[in-house]
Amino acid sequence: MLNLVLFGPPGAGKGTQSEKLIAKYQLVHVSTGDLFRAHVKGETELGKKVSQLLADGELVPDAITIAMLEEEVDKNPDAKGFVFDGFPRTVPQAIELDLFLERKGSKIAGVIALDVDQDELTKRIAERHKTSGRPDDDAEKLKKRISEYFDKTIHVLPYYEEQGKLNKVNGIGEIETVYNDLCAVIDQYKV
Ligand SMILES: Nc1ncnc2c1ncn2[C@@H]1O[C@H](COP(=O)(O)OP(=O)(O)O)[C@@H](O)[C@H]1O
Repeated sequence: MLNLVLFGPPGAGKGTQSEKLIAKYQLVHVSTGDLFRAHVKGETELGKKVSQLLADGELVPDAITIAMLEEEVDKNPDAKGFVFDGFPRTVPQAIELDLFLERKGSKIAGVIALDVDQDELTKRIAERHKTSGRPDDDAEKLKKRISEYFDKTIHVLPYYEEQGKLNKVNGIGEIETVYNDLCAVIDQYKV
């Protein structure tokens, strides 16, 4: 299995690049943000629990997020691998993901961090807000999401760096250029 983590702050382009990568490598895209939004839209029990947290730009508790992620992976027993997008966002999530994959005789092949500076992120999300319909894309909620990223999520990087699994790719530039850079890194995982 080829399991990848696409890592980066809000607005880094994880969703866009994940879609392209799953097509090329025939992987399954698991975006915890998309899954939570689908639960909110479908008004499921889980959706009701998390809708306020999402709207406020706060992280959902680890136990809930991990359970949902594992369920999604288990729904795809024939997958050639997964692109994890927006997960793990905390060190406990990263540890649980390793243990979960280990139980399946699998592992993370590599983690690619999309590098995008703060000014560019703010610009991109302001642009996206015009069409996304996402309540967490406005200026105040965005601030909260960025602070969650720097408080909690950034610590996931050294976790993977210690395992020798971390790669960085410049996330600024044409979508195709970023994509080609990602593919170059992923092709190294395959050999
Ligand atoms: N791994 C996670 N742990 C906790 N909360 C999460 C996780 N993934 C998504 N969420 C929730 O969903 C929201 C949107 O996530 P996502 O679509 O990945 O955001 P972005 O577009 O900012 O990368 C987050 O602000 C958070 O409330």
